[in-house]
Amino acid sequence: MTPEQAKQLVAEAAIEYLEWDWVIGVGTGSTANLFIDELAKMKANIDGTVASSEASAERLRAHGIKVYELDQVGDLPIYVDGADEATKHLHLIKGGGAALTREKIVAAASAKFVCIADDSKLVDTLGAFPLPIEVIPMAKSYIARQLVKLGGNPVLREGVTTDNGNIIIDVHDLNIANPVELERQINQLAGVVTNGLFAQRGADVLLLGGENGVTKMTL
Ligand SMILES: O=C(CO)[C@H](O)[C@H](O)COP(=O)(O)O
Repeated sequence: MTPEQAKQLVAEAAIEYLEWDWVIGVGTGSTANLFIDELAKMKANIDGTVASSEASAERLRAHGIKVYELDQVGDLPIYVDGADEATKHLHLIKGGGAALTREKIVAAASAKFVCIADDSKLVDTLGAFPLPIEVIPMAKSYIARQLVKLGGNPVLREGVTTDNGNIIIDVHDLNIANPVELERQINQLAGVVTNGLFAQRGADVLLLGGENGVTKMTL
């Protein structure tokens, strides 16, 4: 089975979590895109969506699916999104698509976060995937120095500006023994908008696609 086929399996499985007339929080990336395509098949049954990126909003609108601003709808019943890495504790690294801040906001505003991924994303310890951090541009060098003090190797993601007008620093070689604490520590640095650790608020359900179909993980 290819990773694409595994992603398709979980995109379809996530549809089972939706209920009639809901406004759905929708993530960003190739797996979220497959979920959007599945959502299009049942768009008459939902009220609309809140998107975690301009790219997802565009894809949703292209399917004729209504996209609300988060402020228009308040809290959401569900958020569906992919991840770059996930653990059995349902801690995640996200932000490979540079949408981490809006993803974290929509996840925070949602009662349930259903994370969908192919099973290659499941790891014992987070950190092989460089940790994305959204940073206010003027803080770039300051933040880079602080990240080196934390044991990381920060690399500017060249040519990328987030939907919020900021830059992304990817941090390699971090020791992420305690994801909740590291998420808190990095978010306290002046100039950090947010980092791609979803640990304090991880996923509530993790659906992994692979050779044996869909595996569901919860805490
Ligand atoms: O966090 C994200 C975007 O910011 C994505 O969810 C993450 O990068 C996974 O992407 P894909 O589904 O393409 O593997």
